[in-house]
Amino acid sequence: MLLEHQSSFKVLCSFAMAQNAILLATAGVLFLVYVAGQYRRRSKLPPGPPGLPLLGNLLQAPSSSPWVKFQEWNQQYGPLVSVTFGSNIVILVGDYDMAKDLLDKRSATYSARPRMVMAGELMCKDQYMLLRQPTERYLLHQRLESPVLSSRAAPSYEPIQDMESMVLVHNLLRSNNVKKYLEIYVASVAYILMYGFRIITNDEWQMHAAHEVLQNFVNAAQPGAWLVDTIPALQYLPTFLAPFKRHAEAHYQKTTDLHMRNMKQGLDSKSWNWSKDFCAAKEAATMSQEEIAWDLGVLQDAAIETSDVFLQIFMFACISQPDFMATAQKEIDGVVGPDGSRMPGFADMERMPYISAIVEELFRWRHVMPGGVSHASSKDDWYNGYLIPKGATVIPVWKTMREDTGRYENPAEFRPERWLGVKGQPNNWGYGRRICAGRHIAERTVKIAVARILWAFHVRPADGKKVAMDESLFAGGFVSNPYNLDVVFEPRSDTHKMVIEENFRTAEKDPDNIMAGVFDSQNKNGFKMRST
Ligand code: HEM
Repeated sequence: MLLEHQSSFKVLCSFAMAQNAILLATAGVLFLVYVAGQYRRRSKLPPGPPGLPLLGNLLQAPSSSPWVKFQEWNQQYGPLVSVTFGSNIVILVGDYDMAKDLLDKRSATYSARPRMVMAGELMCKDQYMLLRQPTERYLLHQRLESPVLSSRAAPSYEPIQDMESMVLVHNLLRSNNVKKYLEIYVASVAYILMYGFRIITNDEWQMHAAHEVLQNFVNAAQPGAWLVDTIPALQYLPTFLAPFKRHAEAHYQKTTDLHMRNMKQGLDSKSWNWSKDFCAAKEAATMSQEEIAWDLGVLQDAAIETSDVFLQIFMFACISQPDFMATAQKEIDGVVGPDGSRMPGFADMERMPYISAIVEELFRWRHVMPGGVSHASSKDDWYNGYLIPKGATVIPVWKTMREDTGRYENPAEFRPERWLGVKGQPNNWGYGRRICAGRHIAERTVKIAVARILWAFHVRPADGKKVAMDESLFAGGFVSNPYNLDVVFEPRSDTHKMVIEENFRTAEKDPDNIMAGVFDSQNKNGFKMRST
């Protein structure tokens, strides 16, 4: 009996073992098929540097100024390069036409953004427009924002940029603290539009709070800053095991508080502004107040940081390769008169092609985001025989494109003449459905400031020595500004000085009155606003 049991037990065991062996063998075969499949897919990717197992090229790309390495890879492997960072496949596009083919012409495939679990999903609860995935909700927010950002609306805001750029040159007459006054300039334009009030000292509580939350956000967005970006499932741990969730929540609350208080001030102000317009829009009907406030707050971030850095780069060009300034001043004097008795304004812009060429060359010489802005593919795609897999991050490497010696003679030289009578670059503002929503406004903000600074001053390096362009002088983050700007502003004549003082004294600086004028001009031009 015992023997009988033992033998049937043995049969059962050997049956179970055989079953396990079959299961194991099947799993092994499936794994091999998977690995082979992955290998075959990988072999169809664009070329790129060899990497380590599992880590890929992670250890080869620095998190600071990664565009330097990206450019090296483009130069070594060609305009289309693939690298892997952990499990993430990244395609580096270093050619204008290829970037246009993919990100503009196939925009439907490349409008997604790479996932940012900590910065985008947890800290901003998916409300950061730049990071939103292209869902119906994203399109609704785009429809909410686009009327006030459109090419039709942008000219109506010129009185704000006119007043604030005049205040900027007045400030620079008194102080060489150019970083402070550029920030005040661009911030004030944005705050008037969105909330109806000015930024005057940079010591306003809103500016302090905005700096704090932006810094926190930027830190979190650094690759590798938080483990949850590599292992998204960690977000489902209870908070006591995942303290990063507390940090994320605190950021969200602080940012929401700032945006809500700003929006309230906008709603309470006398004249029309974007807070009022957004809240009255039909698109806002299904949105919470917080959601609308976040849209405004993100627009304000997007507007200030970028335009500020753009103008800082302009200042850097002035002290690095100053020869262009004389040509610009000759053009300006030819339009407004050589005696300095009139400041250039928006009405003069069409007759100042060299000023436009300076703006274009700034975008080429040193883009605000030299490493480009990442898109992501939402399905497998084929381009020039290469596979760009679903979920890959696609980065237009602007540094590579803009320093292409096949296209630009001496790309290191700041030479606005390149753009006289020539069509500008195709992608200063990004691509396809994700193109910069504020470009019509931003272009005016930077152009009038460039024209007026050059009309008003000889801009010189403080120690009299030209500063050579060098990567180490620029910040290595997403938006890359020069660290130091030791600049001296020397008025071009006593008349220039007097005109700046006089314009400052007599200018209308009350934001309510200026916005009432904006409202009237929009009405006159048949532009339908959504609130009064
Ligand atoms: C010189 C100043 C500026 C520069 C260089 C700039 C550049 C850019 C770039 C390169 C992008 C990404 C495009 C892409 O992903 O392909 C972008 C996105 C964006 N910009 Fe700007 N920008 C500037 C000013 C502004 C201003 C003034 C506003 C608003 C008033 C604004 C609002 C936005 C928004 C909302 C997005 C996100 C679009 C989306 O993902 O759907 N920007 N900008």
